[in-house]
Parts: sequence; C-alpha cells; structure tokens
Amino acid sequence: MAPLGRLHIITDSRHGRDALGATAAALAAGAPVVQVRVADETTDRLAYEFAAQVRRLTIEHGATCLVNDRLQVALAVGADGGHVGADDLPVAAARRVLGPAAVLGATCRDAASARAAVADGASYLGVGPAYTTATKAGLPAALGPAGVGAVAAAVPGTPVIAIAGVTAARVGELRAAGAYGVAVIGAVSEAADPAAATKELLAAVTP
Ligand SMILES: Cc1ncc(COP(=O)(O)OP(=O)(O)O)c(N)n1
Ligand SMILES: Cc1ncsc1CCOP(=O)(O)O
Ligand SMILES: [Mg+2]
Repeated sequence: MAPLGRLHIITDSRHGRDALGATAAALAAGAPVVQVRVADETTDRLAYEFAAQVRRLTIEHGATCLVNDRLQVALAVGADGGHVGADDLPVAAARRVLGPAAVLGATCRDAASARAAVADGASYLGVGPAYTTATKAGLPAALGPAGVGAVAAAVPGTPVIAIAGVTAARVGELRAAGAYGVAVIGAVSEAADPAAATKELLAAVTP
C-alpha cells in the first residue's frame, strides 16, 4: 500500500461553506488526502451524494479519499477508507466493515487508547486537539505539540496526524514533536485562496 499522505484536508461541514469548491482547489494544489466529513444532521442520502462528488475529484487527482464516521458511505462510494472516533463504530468493528486493505483512522488523545486502536486495526491515528479551535465545539483542552508527541511515541511506526487549530506556521513544531502529518479544516476552508493555503501547508509537511 502507498504511504499515507501527510496533509489531510477535511471537508468543512459548517453552514454556508463551499466545501466542494475548497476541496477541489486543495486537490488541484496537490492535497494527497481528503476526508469527507458532513454534519451529524445530514442525511445519509446527502452524505452519499456529497461523498460521491468528492470521490470523483480524488480519483481525478490521484488522491486518497477517506470518509468520517459513516463507513457505509465510504464503502458505497468506493473510498479508500474511513475515520472513527469515540462516538463511532469501535476500531475493531470498523476494520471488519472496511476490510483488511482499507485505510482506517482512529481518534486518540493518550498513549493507552493509541496502543489499543493500533492493536484493533487502525492504520493511522488522528490526535488532537493539538491547539484550540473554533471549528468544532466540545473538545477537551489542547494537547499541544508535546501531548501529540507523547501519543506518537507510544505507537512507533503508526502515522500520527495532528488535528485542531493547525496552521502552516505550526506544522514544524508538530513534526518535530513526532507527528507524521496534519489534518485541517479552517486553514484551507477559511483561506482567501484555498489553493495557495494548501501549497503552503504541503511545503510545511513535506520532509
Ligand atoms: C484526522 C482526524 N482526526 C480526528 C478526527 C475527529 O474524529 P471524531 O473524534 O470521531 O470526531 P468527528 O470528526 O466525527 O466530529 C477526524 N475527523 N479526523
Ligand atoms: C473534526 C475535528 N476533530 C477535532 S478538531 C476538528 C476540527 C479541526 O478544524 P480546524 O482545522 O479548523 O481547527
Ligand atoms: Mg467521528
């Protein structure tokens, strides 16, 4: 399997955002991974239709397509994999649903849950909140680069993707702490020029 991309663009599920437009711009600028993430209240039908459009774009650009939470949508659109957290299917069940070859991400905030997720079949970990963010409500306190690094150190060989409040300027300290890559919503979706923002992030994550 090809190595996981280091920059994950997550679609912005907030009302009024041009999620598809920002995603298309990010892909055209070279983003290697897109995670489809829709609002909890979005119907499966709309989630499927949106994910199918993103999947087409990722195929056009040779990028990896992951689907957050809704693994049935991931399977239905032929995505490369999915991402699960505490409110979603357990990692071992998600692995059974997606099959052995799929990319499977799991949200983790500490060393013990990270080790368990890897043992249960996660192929990468989403670790955060790295910093505070206004994009998602109800998150615990920020881990900071050191907290992200502590999780990464617990699972050598498993890519850790830092998430929340990530900007190009913060990528260096996250990488230095042990993060393999980063996932962003606002840094691309809220940028005046999402393609330029993607290029800046890509330059920062590229070893
Ligand atoms: C790369 C990455 N890391 C963490 C998350 C968060 O997933 P989760 O905790 O399940 O929260 P929701 O995104 O479902 O609100 C993620 N999506 N991606
Ligand atoms: C989905 C998710 N899970 C933890 S933080 C977050 C959103 C991150 O968004 P941003 O990159 O704008 O801080
Ligand atoms: Mg989730």
